[in-house]
Parts: sequence; structure tokens; C-alpha cells
Amino acid sequence: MSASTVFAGIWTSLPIPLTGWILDVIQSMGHTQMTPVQASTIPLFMKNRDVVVEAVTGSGKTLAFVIPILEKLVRREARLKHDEIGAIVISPTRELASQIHSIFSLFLSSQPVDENSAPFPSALLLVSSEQSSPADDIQRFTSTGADIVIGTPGRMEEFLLGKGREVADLKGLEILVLDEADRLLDLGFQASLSRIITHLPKQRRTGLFSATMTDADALSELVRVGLRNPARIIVKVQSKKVKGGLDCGDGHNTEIIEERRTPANLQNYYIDCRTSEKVIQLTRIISHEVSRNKSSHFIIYFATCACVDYFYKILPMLTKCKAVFHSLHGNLSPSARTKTLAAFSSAVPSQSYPSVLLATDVVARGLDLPTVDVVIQFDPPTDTKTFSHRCGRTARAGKAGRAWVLLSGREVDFVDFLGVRKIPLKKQPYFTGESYVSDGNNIPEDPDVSVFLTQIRRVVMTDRSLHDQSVKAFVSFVRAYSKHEASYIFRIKDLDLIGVAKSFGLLRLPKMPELKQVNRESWQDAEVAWDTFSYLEQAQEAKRLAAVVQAKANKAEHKNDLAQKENAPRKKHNASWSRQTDKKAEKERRRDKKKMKKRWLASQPAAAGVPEDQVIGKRRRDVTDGAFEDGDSIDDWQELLREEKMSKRVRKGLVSQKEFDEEFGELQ
Ligand SMILES: Nc1ncnc2c1ncn2[C@@H]1O[C@H](COP(=O)(O)OP(=O)(O)OP(=O)(O)O)[C@@H](O)[C@H]1O
Repeated sequence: MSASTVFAGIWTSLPIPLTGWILDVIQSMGHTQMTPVQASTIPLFMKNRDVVVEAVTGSGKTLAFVIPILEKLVRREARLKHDEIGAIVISPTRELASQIHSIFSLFLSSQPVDENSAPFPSALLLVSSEQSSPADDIQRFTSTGADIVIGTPGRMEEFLLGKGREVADLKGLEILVLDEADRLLDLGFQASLSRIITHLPKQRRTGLFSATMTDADALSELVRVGLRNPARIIVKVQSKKVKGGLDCGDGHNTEIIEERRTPANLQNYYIDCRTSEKVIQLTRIISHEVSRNKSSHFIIYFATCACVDYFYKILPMLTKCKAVFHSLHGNLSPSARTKTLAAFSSAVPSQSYPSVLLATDVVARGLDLPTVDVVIQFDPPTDTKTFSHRCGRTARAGKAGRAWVLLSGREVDFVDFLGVRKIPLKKQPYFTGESYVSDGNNIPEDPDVSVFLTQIRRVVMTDRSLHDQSVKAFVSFVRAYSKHEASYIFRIKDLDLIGVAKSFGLLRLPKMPELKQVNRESWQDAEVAWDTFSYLEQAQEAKRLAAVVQAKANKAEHKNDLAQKENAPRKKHNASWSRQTDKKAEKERRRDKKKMKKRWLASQPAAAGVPEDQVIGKRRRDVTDGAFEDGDSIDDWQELLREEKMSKRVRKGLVSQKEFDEEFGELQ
């Protein structure tokens, strides 16, 4: 660590002296003194206390649990048996778990050879990878044994509660460490963590470590994680701030001491710009950092995996310097992630070839990349804790570092929001270009917005898959934006979506509900021959062409269907017209019958008080006698009889009027 770091004494000043070879390894790392978090945590954790530790990023928390774990295992009266596990460390990401594993390996590989006892076995790493399945984890454990097991929650659960149950003995477990504990106790990991913890013996020490372990987190989780009477260790950072204008009468400004939750050597800046100007500012920050501060190692954070993928393709065309770009996010395969991280961290960047890692929050926590000079948050994170962790990838171990965040419009309120949480930010003026003219009051949109838009579009138009990626990135960004924790600052309705579309260099606006009400005055689609706009990749292009043919066929079919449908209603209309005429004819026929019936009834004895059924009987007789001379068919008269009967049933309530009407139409 640099001279500006406050150290907390030499290693030999610890109340319980460290084992010789462990001390040697620490010295070989170049760490001559303890950091404050190490000086306060190591003695307590070694003395069987549970601990809840909060100290800023890059302050050396890893050794604060690695050393006590090793010391506990070394000091055991009896060595752990082959199938026994003595310590478990859980971390939220595979990268962080691997990093912790490599530190344990450094120690364990340096143990002295003892003729009387076997060396401590290597620590076992449980993370997802193409090379190692959960079955391999079991196989590695049974063949070599492991006193220390490190892993991500999912894989750890699979091991401890799955097949590992049959081969691993947890009775001797002495320590459980949750690194980035607040993240592990978040909703996403909660269920898995609870199952693991319930499975572990209660007689153990537990340590929770994080840079953002707030009191609320710690207290609410103590019971759940099974901590007993823990020691709460908070390492505070204080920095001097010159309060301008507070003149004490001697012409000097007053210096005040302020507490902060970010490393003392981290300078945190924000730039207020339009959404459409974000990419311009990003490229200018990189140029500024390279030329002014000789920075060569950058991490740039984006909101989503799709944004990382897209800007990984676009940014190299826009940055002035010849940077080497890397991309890392959770949708990449484990081996791609490992390769990228190795390439980025081992790169020997120079001012002329800076190394730039584009990433999502999968790289926000815990990763120790000591050479990172600058962190740029292209998109602000969804919560303040992540803000600290992202910034904390630079200014580690006492080194200087700078972090930048781009904020637009109402988002600037986020600065005060962070200030309250002891994360101070300084405003940095907008980086202007050569053609930028401002009249001081009314600042126009940077003319380079249209220059960049044209440039990005030119690139996008070289390959249709870039267009697909741009849309995917845009949509994913809008969706992510609406999930911000500080939703009253990051409001989707305040977001300048056209500005976002411009900075993404979209060729046209996608169809999405968020864009429905948007004023499109300042937007113009790119001129694209969509039918011939092709994919560079042959298989993908062949698929597109096949889809075009299919779409044409579908269209023709659809046209046909439409034509048929257009005819269909006419037919229906005709049909109904003809039905109407039929109905009319039927009506007339029935009216005639009715008249006939009336005439006939008038001539019957019913009029003289003869009961109805007898009348009908008489009628029937008359029918059969051929008493009617007007030539109506017998069928008609039979129907009249049926009708007569049914009307009687209606009157008795045995048949409904509706049924009657259905049967005899408007005869009534
Ligand atoms: N006593 C020490 N003296 C000098 N450097 C140290 C010391 N202890 C650790 N370091 C270095 O400090 C850097 C940061 O350490 P570490 O990764 O443990 O930080 P951390 O507090 O866990 O950070 P984060 O919160 O980001 O996970 C590492 O490069 C490590 O080698």
C-alpha cells in the first residue's frame, strides 16, 4: 500500500503471534504492516468470536479472514481427517471465489515440508466451469480431501446437500465466512444460503465481510446466519475537506474532517450531460484520462449484458486512442469469463494502448485488479451499494484512482442521494469538443451528437446483426432503467428515450410501449434498404433470406384470405337477404292460414259453447271429410291442429312462448 495509507502496526504486534510460515508468506507478498481491518479482525476471529466486518473496498478484508482460517487449522490439536471439512468460504461470484481460492493456494503451497506429518491439502474450489462438473467436485474431494472449501452458493449447496453429503464430514467445521455478505443475504441467494446454513453444525465461528454491510443488514441477518454475540468491526475512512468561503479571518479556508464510505485515495466525479451526449463524454473521459493522468487500465460499467455486447462492437470505432477492449458479463460462458479476466488483468497496458474492460455488475464486487486506474459508470447502477463496489475496483490498497459517472437531467439528484450515504462526488465540467459552441445560458446539444450518430450508424449498417444487437441493447437498457432502486430519481417517464436511441446509434426506433407517447421531432430514421440489409454471417443471412421468402408466401396467402373474407361477408349478407325473403313468404303463408283458421273457427260450434277439444275433434272430422273447399292441403290443416295444441300447452305453462314462436313463427 502507498505511504498515504494509514497502517495499523506490524504483523508481529498481534496479540496472538502468527505461525512462522504464514507470516513468511505475508511478508513475501510485500505486506509489511497490517491494514486497520486486519489489525482489528484477526485477533477477534482467532479468539473464537463471530465477526461482522465493514471496511471500504480494497482495504484488505480477504486476508482478515484467510489468516484466521489458516491459523485455526494449523493450531488444531488433531489434524482433520481426510473426509472432514474445517472451513467454508462462500462468495457471490465464481470470479471472486476463484480469487479467494488462489490466495489460499498461495499460502498452502508455501507450507514447510514436515517429515512427521502430511501437508495440509489444497483448498477445494466449487464454481461452475466447463471443465468441472458437480461429480468432479466429489471426485476431487474424495481423492485429495480439503480442509477448506470455497465456492458460490449454488455449487456449494449442490456439494454439501447433494452427493457430497455421503463423502464430506462437517462435524469438524470451525469457520464459515460469507464474503460480500450483504449480497449473499440478498433475496437472490437467500434460499440457497439458508439451506446451507441449516445444514452446518452450530458449533462454529461465523464471519460476515463486506464494504457495504450496513447496520440494518447486519442486525437483521445475525439470527438467520446463526451468529452469536458477534463483534461488529467498522473501519471508517476520514478525509479532510476544505470548506471554501469559511474564512476564519486569517485568510485561510477551514479544513473539516468528513467520514466517507469510499477509499480515501479515490476521487469520485460526475458529469452532467444529455442522454444523447453520453457516448461522446465517455470517449472524451478516456482521452482525458490517458493524456492528462496517463491512465491505461479502465473498467466501464453498463446496465445490461446486451449493452456490453453492443458497445464492445461499437466503441473501438469511436475512441481516438488505440485501446484494447475486453467484455465481461454473466451471459458469457465460464471459460470465456476466465479468459477475459486473465487477459485484462495480465495485460501490460500503455498510454498508447490502454486496456478497457466493458462489464456488468458481475465484476462490481470483490475483484482485486490492482492496476485499474479508472472506473467509468456509463450507466449508473441500480443501487448505491453497487455504486461503491464499482468505484472500489480502483484506488485499491492505498493507490490513487478515479471514478466517473455520467448523469442526465433529473439523475443529478443521485449525487445528493449518494452524499447522504457518505459517498461524496465532485462535479466535473462537460468535456467539450472542437466544434462545441455554448452561449452560456442556453447550452445547445453537442453538435458531435449527430456526428457520432452518423458514425455509429455507418458501422451498424455493415452488418444486420449489429442492428439486432443495438435494438436488444436499447430495449434491455430501458427495461433495466425502470428497475432502479431510487425510482423517484431514475424515472422512466423522465428519461430522454430519443437521446438514448441517438447515443446507441439506432437505425430506427423499436416498437415498444415506452416509445408510444414520445415526441419524435428530433428523431430521424436512417435510410436503410431493409429488404437487402444483410447479415455478414452466411448461415444467418441464409436464414433471413429463407424467412423473407416465407414472409412473401405468407403475405400472398394472407391477401388471398382477405379477398375470401371480403367475399364472405357479402355472401353472408346475401344469405341473410334471401333468408329474409324466405321469412317474408313464410309469414304471408301463415297469415293466410290464420285467416283461414279464423273463418273456420267462426263456422264451428265453439262459438256456441262447445268445448275446445271437441271442436278439434270436429275439425279433424271435417278435415277428413274434406269439408274445406278452398283447396288447402291436409298437411296445413294438420299443422294448424298441432299449433292449436301447442298454444294450449303455452297457456298451461307447459311450453314457453319462445318455444312456441320458434315452432310457429309470427302466427300469433
Ligand atoms: N497489509 C497489507 N498491506 C498492503 N497491501 C495489502 C495488505 N493486505 C492486503 N493488501 C492488498 O490490498 C488489496 C485489496 O485487498 P482485498 O482484495 O482483500 O480488499 P477487500 O477489502 O476485500 O476489497 P473489496 O471490498 O473490494 O472486496 C490486494 O491487492 C491486497 O494484496
